[in-house]
Amino acid sequence: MPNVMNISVAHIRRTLQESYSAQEAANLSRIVCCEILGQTAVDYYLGKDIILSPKEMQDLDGILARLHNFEPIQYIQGTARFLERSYHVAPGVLIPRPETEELVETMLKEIASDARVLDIGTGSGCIAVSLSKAFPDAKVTAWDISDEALNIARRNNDMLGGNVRFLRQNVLTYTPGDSECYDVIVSNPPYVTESEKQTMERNVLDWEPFSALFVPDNDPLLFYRRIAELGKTMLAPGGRLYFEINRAYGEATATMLCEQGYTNLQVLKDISGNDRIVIAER
Ligand SMILES: C[S@@+](CC[C@H](N)C(=O)[O-])C[C@H]1O[C@@H](n2cnc3c(N)ncnc32)[C@H](O)[C@@H]1O
Repeated sequence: MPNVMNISVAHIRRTLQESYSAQEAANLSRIVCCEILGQTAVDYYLGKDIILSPKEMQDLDGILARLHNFEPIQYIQGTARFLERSYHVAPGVLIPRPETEELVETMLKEIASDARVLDIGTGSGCIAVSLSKAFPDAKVTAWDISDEALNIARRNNDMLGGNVRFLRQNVLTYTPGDSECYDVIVSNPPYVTESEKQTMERNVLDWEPFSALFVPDNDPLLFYRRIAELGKTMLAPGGRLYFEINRAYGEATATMLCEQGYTNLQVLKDISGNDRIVIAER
């Protein structure tokens, strides 16, 4: 074979260790070798060399340069896994997180299969599409303020065969119509406070959309309060709110919802033991 080059797994891992911890470099090199370059898992763990054409070598250099620039691997691959499905992602949209999978798993156990559901701040569409796929009789509507996110969410819905209606809406300024009624409103809105920026990794801060992440320090419950207000007219009696929250604000979110007249409050912890999900009934 003319002009082929041998590249070792150890070389890729060593290169990545210039920018990442040993553990992160190992994870990333496995993804690069197995998922991008097509090496089998057995060959990867045996440390076998990968044979690349000059073009493939050039592509690999490009990928490693992007990783050194802390671009998330999901943006490089163009996909992220969420509850066993692959979603298209790009820098205009938040990469779905495992905590959000826990939120959807909770909902899958609790909501009626023909529920009218509104997902506020749908991003990649991961929550809305998962619910629509699990419950074909549900009527799922999803809002986002970002056209870029909505385009990606629509593409995911089409690609995965969901049946979600997507609308561009700003939840902070939205005025509900008389006939609008949902059984469930779910939201994973922006909830990271500005002061938490200092604790965040570069792959999030430099790459993921600020409008998907941050709320002002002086109003961390901004989105939850607004959605709760809307819920008082848009939720059917007995209808439920499902929120993913900043772990620091479980009690504050529950108190705010109580003050707004919601009942049966639950604050659930995620797999790491942090307050992460709040559920309330109208
Ligand atoms: C934390 S992301 C969640 C994305 C997705 N639901 C998920 O769980 O991966 C928050 C989303 O809310 C959207 N958003 C921000 N401000 C909004 C607003 N005022 N009205 C509607 N959506 C908004 C962002 O564009 C972003 O897609």
